[in-house]
Amino acid sequence: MFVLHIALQGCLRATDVEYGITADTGGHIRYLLDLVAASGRNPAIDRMEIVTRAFRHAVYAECYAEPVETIDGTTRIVRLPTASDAYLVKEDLWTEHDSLVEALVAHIGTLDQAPDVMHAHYADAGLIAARVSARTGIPYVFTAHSLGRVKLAAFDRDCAETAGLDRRIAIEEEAIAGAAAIIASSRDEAEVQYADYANYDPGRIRVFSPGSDLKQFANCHTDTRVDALIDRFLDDTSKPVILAIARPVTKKNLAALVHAYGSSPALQAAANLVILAGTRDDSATLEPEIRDNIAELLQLIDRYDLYGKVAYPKQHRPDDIAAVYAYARTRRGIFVNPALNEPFGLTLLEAAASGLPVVATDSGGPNDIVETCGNGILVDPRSSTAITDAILKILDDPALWSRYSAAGSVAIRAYDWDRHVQLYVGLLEEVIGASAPPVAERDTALLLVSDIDGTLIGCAQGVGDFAAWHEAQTDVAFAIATGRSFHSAMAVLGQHDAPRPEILITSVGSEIYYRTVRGAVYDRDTEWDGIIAAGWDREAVAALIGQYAGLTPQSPLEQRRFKLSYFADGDMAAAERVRALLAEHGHSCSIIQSHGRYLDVLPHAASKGTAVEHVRRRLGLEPRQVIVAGDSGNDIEMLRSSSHAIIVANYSDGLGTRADLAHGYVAVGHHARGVIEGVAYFRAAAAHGERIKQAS
Ligand SMILES: O=c1ccn([C@@H]2O[C@H](COP(=O)(O)OP(=O)(O)O[C@H]3O[C@H](CO)[C@@H](O)[C@H](O)[C@H]3O)[C@@H](O)[C@H]2O)c(=O)[nH]1
Ligand SMILES: O=P(O)(O)OC[C@H]1O[C@](O)(CO)[C@@H](O)[C@@H]1O
Repeated sequence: MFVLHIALQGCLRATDVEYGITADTGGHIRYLLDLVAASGRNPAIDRMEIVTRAFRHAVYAECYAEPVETIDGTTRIVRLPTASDAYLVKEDLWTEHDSLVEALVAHIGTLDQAPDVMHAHYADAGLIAARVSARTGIPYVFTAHSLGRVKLAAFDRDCAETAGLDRRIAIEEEAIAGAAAIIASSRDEAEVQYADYANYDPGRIRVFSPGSDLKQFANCHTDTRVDALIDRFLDDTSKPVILAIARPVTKKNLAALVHAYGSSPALQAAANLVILAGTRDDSATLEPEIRDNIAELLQLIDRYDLYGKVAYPKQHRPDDIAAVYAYARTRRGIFVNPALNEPFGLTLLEAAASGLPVVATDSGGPNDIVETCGNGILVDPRSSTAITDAILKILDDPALWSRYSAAGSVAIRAYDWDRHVQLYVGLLEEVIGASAPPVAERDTALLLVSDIDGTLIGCAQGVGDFAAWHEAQTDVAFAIATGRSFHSAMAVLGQHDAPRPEILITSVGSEIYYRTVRGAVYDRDTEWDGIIAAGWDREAVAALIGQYAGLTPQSPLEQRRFKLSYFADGDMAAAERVRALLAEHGHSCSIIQSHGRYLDVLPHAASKGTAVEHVRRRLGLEPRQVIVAGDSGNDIEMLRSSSHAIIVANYSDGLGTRADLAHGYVAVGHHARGVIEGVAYFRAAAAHGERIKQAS
């Protein structure tokens, strides 16, 4: 497979990347070079090009004007000339769109073989890919790395950083609209960061977490030369270290960390502060945003008189970074990322693998990383007190430090480029290849709809049996009906090696997705959206519950367009109370309380059962051709409304003895094995012409 990557901003080269030398030379380059290296290890990808822009600049190296840089036998960087040959900040790249499209179409025309697929990195590359794809027919996938709408929300005011974001958001919309698939780094990105785009379509986004060269960080050692770069600033070099590594741009909010440190005598007594914020030679030649941020850091150090306590080396090489983490770890330090928003956060993976506890912004990807690794504390980046308290909490508690330090090793297993590339190759193959027709166009004998947690999943061996069984069922369409969101469902199915369903009914029946022709992504059932939207006034319902019901909302990830989710904390009267409250104000909603703890409020017409019925009609199936399987409270309504209902042996909430589920088949087998058994039961019953007990 020949993959052509497009990445236009920053100073991109194969080795010795000067991270932070410009505002745009950062994580997307790290990500791309690591992805390309891992792709080269996968036999499915035998050729890669990274297309970028050629430019000349008095201060930056001459290599950025070189038309071709060979990385190895598989991969090369191609720098295309465009209308201007100057270095351009990403905010000005739009001026080159037309010439870039022409240059790329011409370049592809000169190749002995057309790329099979393009992979665009960041907004402008996405737009170029969309336009080149329209001209050449080559499909593309898109990775945003960072989104304009999220940046706009993070600043929440008009300022230099938000100027031009409207244009960027329009560019992103074009990139999103044309992409065969979108690759996101975290669930937060897939479900929260993209959510406000007009072309947002969760089914077209796949979450593949990046890796990092984590082994390098896991085994990191101090280095006397790197130690010296830091030590020369400090009075007491033995103290713990509060470490931050980030491009010196306003969004990274490094000044907030200096403010927190400068205004806390306790922090100053406990630790030194070390800030790596790019490399610079003469500050006067820096880009304005970088120059202003460096100047602000220096002013704050001066204002709080932090001399001897803060180190801010002006130069470092890319391969010094691991030794910097080691410097902090050997002093039982902490890594801090106070960004206003961090779309993902590769530094947090690096810190985790290095054994450094983290204190990180609660906005963006760190949610996923800290939840996965359990290696630190999330804070509101606008709260100096929150930052200070979290750092002191870890510094003052050696047992907590050791627990967080050890937990970071989870990152090495959880964030792995080789595994990423396995999923990535699967996606690209689906994007470029033809595969089975979608379920709607097939001759389907049976639709099997299974709940996930406790039904399909619960026993590893059972899932393995189910996967093998599913493989042989060519006339069975496999669907999921779950309370989880689309991306949460996809993640858990992936983690348990469950087969990928052809249909997903998610968020308790309020969203429906069908796998597409090529199988890479899913199409949302917008007809269903229209049906359940009738009479649903999300804002009004949320306001009423917020004001009168005394319920705590679940995390933003659990809130969907057609689902509001709360904690009911064992308050078994909560559902009735909310129903009465909403009815009093003229809202008729579907209210589902599960495990006593969770309470979901949905449009009146939305539920797992009504969604299954909608899918059945859409596929043109008879009721007898549908089998549903579940285990607990939130499956009751789906099981009740289908005459072919499987209740797995490990059921809860009294499902096996309920009068309204007496028509169901209570399996002897647990979890997925119970599902296989139940399907066999209903098939045998049909073969013998037995009448299935009618659903009540
Ligand atoms: O002075 C510096 C500053 C950064 N780095 C390195 O540069 C990378 C920075 O990556 P990241 O922390 O992810 O931040 P960004 O540069 O902002 O990268 C963007 O792209 C990344 C990849 O998609 C996402 O993880 C980020 O959230 C997104 O903002 C890391 O490897 C750092 O170690 C240095 O080597 N020296
Ligand atoms: O903060 P912003 O404007 O969203 O940009 C994020 C920047 O991060 C990067 O990923 C750094 O490499 C660039 O793509 C981009 O310039």
